[in-house]
Amino acid sequence: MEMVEGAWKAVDMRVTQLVWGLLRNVMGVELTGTPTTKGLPLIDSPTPIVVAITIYLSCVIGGLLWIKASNLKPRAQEPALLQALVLLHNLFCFGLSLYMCIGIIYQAILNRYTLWGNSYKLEQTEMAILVYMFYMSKYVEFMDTIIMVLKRNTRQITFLHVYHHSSIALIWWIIAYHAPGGEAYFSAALNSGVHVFMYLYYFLAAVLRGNEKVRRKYLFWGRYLTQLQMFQFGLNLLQAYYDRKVHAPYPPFLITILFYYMISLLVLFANFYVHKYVMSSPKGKQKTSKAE
Ligand SMILES: CC(C)(COP(=O)(O)OP(=O)(O)OC[C@H]1O[C@@H](n2cnc3c(N)ncnc32)[C@H](O)[C@@H]1OP(=O)(O)O)[C@@H](O)C(=O)NCCC(=O)NCCSC(=O)CC(=O)O
Repeated sequence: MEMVEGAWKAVDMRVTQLVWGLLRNVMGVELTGTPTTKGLPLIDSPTPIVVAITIYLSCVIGGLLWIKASNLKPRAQEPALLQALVLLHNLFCFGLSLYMCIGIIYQAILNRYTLWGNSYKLEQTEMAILVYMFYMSKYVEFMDTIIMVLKRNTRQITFLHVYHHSSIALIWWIIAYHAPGGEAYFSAALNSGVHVFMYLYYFLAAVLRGNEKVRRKYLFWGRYLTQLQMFQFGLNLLQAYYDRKVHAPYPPFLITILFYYMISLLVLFANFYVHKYVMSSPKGKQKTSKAE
């Protein structure tokens, strides 16, 4: 036990030095932490989230290698345990997202937030706890990719997906550690709202698996969901632009991260949208074959 504790302390020191150094040299910032979330599980140092992301990436790479080496294909009939896991995970994420979305909007109203340009205040403890909860939900969302691996759905394990899941977790640790409130409320509420629909979509996709005709009939709105996600990134980008222009009272480096991160997601999602809905549509396929 002492050995494990000693090893953890050594890793913690190294990782903290690395993250602190990166933030100082790349962004010119010193993270101070805030008493509101101090002492809560997995928040006081960057090590837990960095270790979690490392384990996550190892599982994804290991999973992909295993699928490729064993030449595994998605199964027509999946094991009952996997089906149950997928349904439970989506139901849980659906409920949690709904709770966080409503909770954050309620706290924003109580604290008289405006749409954009809000500062983080120490006394807004309930808002901070909800933002912390949003950060914790990123650990749960790693399960999305584990589900893709277990389902052998390599088509879903894209750069977009893995980049999103690993980077967003680190970003929300920084926010929950440094400024869990103010302008962060907007992304957290909006993204939780979008995730209510996303996890409902994934839940229905899992329930209706095996009957493609029915599934297509009830999941026709997948395309609109992707549009909603892109609209969300567009709104966040506008928010970052606005906050930079008016010098909003929120840590400027977090606004800069938001700005560039949203551009990257918009580009990746636009590429996903074109491939999934435009190029694979009958018209899109015709166009591509004519061009060939
Ligand atoms: C419609 C989308 C929500 C999802 O697009 P997909 O191409 O993944 O959709 P799909 O129709 O193939 O999904 C159906 C398959 O997903 C399986 N499935 C069920 N639950 C799942 C879960 N929790 N995570 C991953 N896959 C899951 C179903 O069983 C089914 O598998 P089978 O076919 O075998 O039966 C899209 O808009 C999107 O987000 N695409 C980007 C890809 C992505 O990774 N998105 C999520 C993270 S990004 C994100 O979250 C952005 C944000 O914050 O808004």
